Amino acid sequence: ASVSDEDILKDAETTHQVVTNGLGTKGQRYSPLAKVNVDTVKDLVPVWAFSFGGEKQRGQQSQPLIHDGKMFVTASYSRIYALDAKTGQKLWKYEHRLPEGIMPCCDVINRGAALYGDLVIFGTLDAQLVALNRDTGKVVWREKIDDYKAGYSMTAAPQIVKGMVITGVSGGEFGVVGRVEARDAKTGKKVWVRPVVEGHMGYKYDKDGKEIENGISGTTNATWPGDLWKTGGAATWQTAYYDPDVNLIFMGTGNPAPWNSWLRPGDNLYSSSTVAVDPDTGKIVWHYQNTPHDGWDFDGVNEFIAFEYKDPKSGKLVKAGAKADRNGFFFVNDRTNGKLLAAYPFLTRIDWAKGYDLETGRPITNDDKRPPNPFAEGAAGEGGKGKPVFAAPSFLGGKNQMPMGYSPDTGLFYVPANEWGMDIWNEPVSYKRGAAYLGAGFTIKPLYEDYIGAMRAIDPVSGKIVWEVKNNAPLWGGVLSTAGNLVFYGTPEGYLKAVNAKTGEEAWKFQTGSGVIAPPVTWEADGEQYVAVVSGWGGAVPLWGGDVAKRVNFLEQGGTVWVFKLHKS
Ligand SMILES: O=C(O)c1cc(C(=O)O)c2c(n1)C(=O)C(=O)c1cc(C(=O)O)[nH]c1-2
Ligand SMILES: [Ca+2]
Repeated sequence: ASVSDEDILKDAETTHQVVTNGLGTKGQRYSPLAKVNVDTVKDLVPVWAFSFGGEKQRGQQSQPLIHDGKMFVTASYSRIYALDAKTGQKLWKYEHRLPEGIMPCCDVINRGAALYGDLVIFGTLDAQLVALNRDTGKVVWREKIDDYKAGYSMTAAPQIVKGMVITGVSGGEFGVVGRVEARDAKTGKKVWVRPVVEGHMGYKYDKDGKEIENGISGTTNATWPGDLWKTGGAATWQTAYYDPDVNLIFMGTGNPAPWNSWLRPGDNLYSSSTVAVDPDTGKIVWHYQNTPHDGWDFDGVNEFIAFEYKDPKSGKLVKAGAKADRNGFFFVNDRTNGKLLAAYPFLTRIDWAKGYDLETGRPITNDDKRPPNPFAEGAAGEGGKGKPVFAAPSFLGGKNQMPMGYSPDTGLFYVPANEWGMDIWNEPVSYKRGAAYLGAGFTIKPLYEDYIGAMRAIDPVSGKIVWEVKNNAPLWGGVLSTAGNLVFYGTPEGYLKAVNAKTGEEAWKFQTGSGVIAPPVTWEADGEQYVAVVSGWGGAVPLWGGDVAKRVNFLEQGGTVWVFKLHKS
């Protein structure tokens, strides 16, 4: 059994397998399955559970893939397992040998694999891409993406587009240079590389991996002062999504480096942006910068998800895309050209900007909420430290790595949001290879007593929040929506929940034994619908959450795949 281009392009409609990250390359995370629905979900019970074992129980963010009776699921510390999807029996595992000096910023996580032909492909924390035989788990090819000693790592799931494996890199907190990279999925050889920091040239490669043309424009480095573009960040640390209709790859780009924005006056393109890349050439067709001159680590890597809606005024169908940005705004762009159509707040409090000017596409900023300039006369305290400012959302964002879901039935997006703020200040920093490159300090603070997380259903046409379900701890897991009028999502408190997609009313929940910070999936086998999610608390919150981390320090670590189906009575 082998995964074809057709399998990948049809993944959103196909119910017997899940062969892409996002349940379809557009990443809507919607399944047409409806056997498990608002009425039957009360009978959903566990079928099997599988422990990743060992002492390596850290944050588990993997989206499982299902193909030909097998589940492929990655785990913390760059591990991957093949399991029998019916019974949970282990078929093989691959543990990548990691060197001592890896530098992931935010826990030793991995968000999943890609399938192509008879290969299972995933990225590792030492910035390699590994392709294994799906039946044996043996390495077929392995490519170094970049140097882990310079701060490069990989946490995202790759996406397959036109026979190429599309990846990015992590390392924005170390001054790496973000890029979108396309490799021949069968061989691992480079096809093209498109850096996403202005000034860097892109390259194409011939069949032997030789650079044949450097015509993928570097543009200028006009939006960066001096040499800062050389270590400009904009890490592409999340999965790319692909819409065959417009033939574009959508990739989010992370924070500009360093965090201290006073060192880099200018927009700092293409950081904290969505870039739309032509898969055939590697060229950036359009870009939209969600946070120009980001000074809060707003890291616009959040997924840009294609969808259609009828324009209420003209009645015309709009080819749009939506992104719930870490900066607190829910963006709707024309996905053919990037034009900003709307930017709605999805949080109760956003300090850094009042909103967006739809004419220019730019934010209307509150400049007193940018961490004050430590280099201004008399501004700096001890060690050159600037004055702190309180700003919401916190740098961990209105939404972080956890992917939202969309339902074409309800026309709503389901966004795992978080409400919190931070004290943030700037200080001097200079680039040192392989060292943290922030020039900022911070303490995250809760805003409300009773909740940080809130699952919010957002109407992308009106911007209205149709319903919400508050959650005490910050939500950190992705979403699955189904034709059964259900939205599934996990909580750090350990629950996998199913709520009514129209109302948010709770329909079912199950305690998995550790925090859920991964997205669920569903598929069908022998006429029965299965639901799976990985459980295992970790990620950035316990590491960087400040007062919030203290609030949730009762949560236990873990590492288990849970699989459910309806109990037959
Ligand atoms: O700039 C980057 O390269 C980068 C990478 C990652 C990552 O690879 O997980 C995170 C972040 N930034 C980041 O800012 C962040 O808040 C974050 C949270 C998480 C997580 O898995 O919980 N990863 C990352
Ligand atoms: Ca970052």
